Amino acid sequence: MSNNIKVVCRFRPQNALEIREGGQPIVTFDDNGQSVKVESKEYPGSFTFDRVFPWESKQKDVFDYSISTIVDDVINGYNGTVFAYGQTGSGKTFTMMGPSIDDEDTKGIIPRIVDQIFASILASPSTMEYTVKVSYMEIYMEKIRDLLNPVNDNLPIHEEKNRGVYVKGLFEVYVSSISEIHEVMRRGGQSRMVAYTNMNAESSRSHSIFVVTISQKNLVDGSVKSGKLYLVDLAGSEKVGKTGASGQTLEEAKKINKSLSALGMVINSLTDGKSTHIPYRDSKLTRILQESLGGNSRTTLIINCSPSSFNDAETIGTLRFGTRAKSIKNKAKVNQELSAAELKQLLKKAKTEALTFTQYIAALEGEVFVWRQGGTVAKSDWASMDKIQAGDVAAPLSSVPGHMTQPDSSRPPTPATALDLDEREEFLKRENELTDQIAEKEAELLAKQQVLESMKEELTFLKDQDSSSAVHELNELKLQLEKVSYENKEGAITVDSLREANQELSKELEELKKTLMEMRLAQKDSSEGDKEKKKMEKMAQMMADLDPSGEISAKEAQLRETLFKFESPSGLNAEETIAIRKEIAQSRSIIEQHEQTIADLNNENASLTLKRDTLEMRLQTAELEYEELLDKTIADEEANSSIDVLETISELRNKVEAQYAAKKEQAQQEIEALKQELARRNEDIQRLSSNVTELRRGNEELRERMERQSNHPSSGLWEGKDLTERERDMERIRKTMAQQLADFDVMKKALMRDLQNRCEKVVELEISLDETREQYNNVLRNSNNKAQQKKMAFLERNLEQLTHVQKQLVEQNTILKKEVAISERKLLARNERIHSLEGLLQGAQEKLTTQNHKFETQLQAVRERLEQARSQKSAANAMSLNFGRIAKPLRGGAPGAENGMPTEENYSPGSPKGQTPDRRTSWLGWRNGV
Ligand SMILES: Nc1ncnc2c1ncn2[C@@H]1O[C@H](COP(=O)(O)OP(=O)(O)OP(=O)(O)O)[C@@H](O)[C@H]1O
Repeated sequence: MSNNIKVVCRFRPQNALEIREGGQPIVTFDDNGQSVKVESKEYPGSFTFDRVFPWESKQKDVFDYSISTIVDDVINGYNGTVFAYGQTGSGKTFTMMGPSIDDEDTKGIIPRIVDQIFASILASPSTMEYTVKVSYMEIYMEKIRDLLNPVNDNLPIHEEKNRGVYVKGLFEVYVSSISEIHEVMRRGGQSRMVAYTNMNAESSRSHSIFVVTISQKNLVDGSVKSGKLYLVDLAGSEKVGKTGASGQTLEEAKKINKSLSALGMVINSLTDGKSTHIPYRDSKLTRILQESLGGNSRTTLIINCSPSSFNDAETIGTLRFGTRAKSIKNKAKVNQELSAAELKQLLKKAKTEALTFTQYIAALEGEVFVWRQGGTVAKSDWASMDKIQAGDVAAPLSSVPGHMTQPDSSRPPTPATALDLDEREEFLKRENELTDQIAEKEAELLAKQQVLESMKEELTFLKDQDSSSAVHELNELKLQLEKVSYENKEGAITVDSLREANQELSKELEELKKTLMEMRLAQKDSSEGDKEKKKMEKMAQMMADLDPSGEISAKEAQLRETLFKFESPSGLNAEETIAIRKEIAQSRSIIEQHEQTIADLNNENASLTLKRDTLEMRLQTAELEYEELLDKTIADEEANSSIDVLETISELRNKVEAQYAAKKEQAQQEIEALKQELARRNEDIQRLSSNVTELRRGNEELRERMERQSNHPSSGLWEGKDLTERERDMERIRKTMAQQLADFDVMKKALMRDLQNRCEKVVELEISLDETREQYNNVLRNSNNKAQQKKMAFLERNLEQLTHVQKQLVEQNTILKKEVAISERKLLARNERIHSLEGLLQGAQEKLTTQNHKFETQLQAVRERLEQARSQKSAANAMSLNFGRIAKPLRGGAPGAENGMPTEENYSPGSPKGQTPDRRTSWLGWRNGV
């Protein structure tokens, strides 16, 4: 039984954009609830649908009128489709899903359908067993993406005789409650592709299809029915320009519009009354909705419109689309598998029919035979189906003479129209199936060819690139090598010129040395006099330092005076003489002390002399070293090239400077030590002087006493002695004292000499140091001779530049060598890659050939089978085997495991694999599995 598609129209209120843009509502509704008038200047018109819902309509109203009957149909084994069409933002998603699937007032059609399905299942008798499974997909950019398993984003469409059109590999989830189905909807909704356009910030650029399959089994008679419900939310139908889409969104829009225009074409072909071909295959959308449009489905189309003048063109377009779709006729039938009893019944009926037909044929043949023989048959005896059905069978043919049992070709046609239709349908389906397979194979082949092409291209490119880049690289390397060798030559020339300059420089240095030597000699001579003068001055200075107040000299004079006085004695008494003796003894002890001090001083002097000797030796060694170093420098200067000369000179300078500094420091330290020593000596001498002062005072007193005694000659030292004896004693004392003084004098002189010597040495040392300094400065001055300096600087610069250039060249050489090695390695690697690619290509070609071969064989087999079927059909026609055939209904349920049959993932642990789960299974198991 055919039925038209139900088309309902729903308007939404004006949205903020439309109001902002100054849009006005331009639609008015008829009271009958079926018509709408659009009062647009450009697009005026009235449209009538099964129902028109103004913007204030409730979700429940839309559902109750348009959808609830479809749910009953699906539960009764029909296929059903509800799809929403309209421009972006017109309210398609609002209508299908609603703003919230849990809100009683605002939830859309799909949640209400779910509610009703479960309510109906619960209300049905307990002898009925149901399974509900859902799948959710979207078509985006002409690719089918599984919203419940989004990794599958390009699923193929298949068609099988027993299953009809289906998406291969689409995940199907068994659900047993409303909450489970809601969970699936939420998950799928999250995966939906949403892209921004300025029409609607959350505009969906894809077509979404939610599929609910309900299978039911009558546990009493074993009959099975299944219904499939497609709930489709189409992408916006507006023109690309209006959405402001560009770039990738433009591509999207084109593909989305391709699907929608294919939908329009399908609707046109179905409704124009003359098209023989319906272009379902032009898009994925129309292919999936093949059964919904002009096929086995109860279909409702909801067209969603804006009431605003801002969108009048789109609204008119939508309304026209709805009007066209209204006249599509579907042939919905129950998808049922008959039980054994029902099948037996049908068989029995078919057999009876077959018998009736056989009898009718026989009757007709008998009649024809009579007519052919020229006889006549009374009208009342003419064969008719009614008579045969009534059991009033005409005379058997055997009673007719000359009866031929073979059917005559001229007999009237048998009523085989119904069977032909069935067969046609079957063959069409088979053809579709095969076409699908061919398309799939072709797609595979195309993909492989593309891979092959790309590999070939890559290979060619790599070959070209390799060869061209290798040649290029080699050329570059050659150029660089040439450049390097040229630069090397240049460098060699420069080095030669540098060597020449160096030789010149060496000569000049030689001359300079000579001049230096001469200057030194001259300086030595001229400085001899100065030196003596300096020496004397220094000596004087040092002596002045040693006896700053001239005290020692004064003391000496006094002592001498006393001695003189002592040497010419007057008459002394015995006491005085004893006292004098005592004094003399004291003086002796003092002199002994002084002697000791002098001995100490001598010791110190000896150690100082030792030190001085060491110092002198070191000075000599340093001088020798300096000489050697100078000789060596000269020799090196002569021997070495310019680079070495400069380096050696600078090194030499550094060395000489360092040595000079070290020597100077050492000498200064020693001078310092000597000065300290001298200071100590000074202290000692002062101590000595004070002793001498005391001695003088003692002598003074002694003299006074002696003077007193000379006034009183009876008393004194010489009392009781004769004059000769006294004189002898005096003489002895005088001699002893004179001797002591002479000793002291000698000692003092020796000490002074020693000191003088030391001072001289120190002075010499200082002078030698000054000389060394001067010599060094001379060397420096000479080497810093202006012209020389200039030349040296120039040469140094040259040398520096050359060294730099040489360094660069060496570096470049190294880099080039490295690059050459890398290039070689790259070349080798590329060659290997080319070889492997060639191998791969060959492998791929071989595989492709094998696959092509296989495919050809399969195609051949299919063709043969088709041919066989056709020939069987024609044979059957020829043999006029007119037995009744039963058209097999499409089974909605029990798909293969790979097509959504329960798998380990979508089964609960208790449910055996391969069996249909009961109502309590699956979503939780699937959820856990996923
Ligand atoms: N009948 C209605 N009553 C109130 N608001 C509505 C109605 N229809 C749609 N809307 C509001 O209009 C806006 C756009 O609606 P919706 O998203 O359903 O449009 P759409 O046609 O699905 O757009 P798209 O093609 O981009 O998916 C939403 O904010 C929605 O709430």
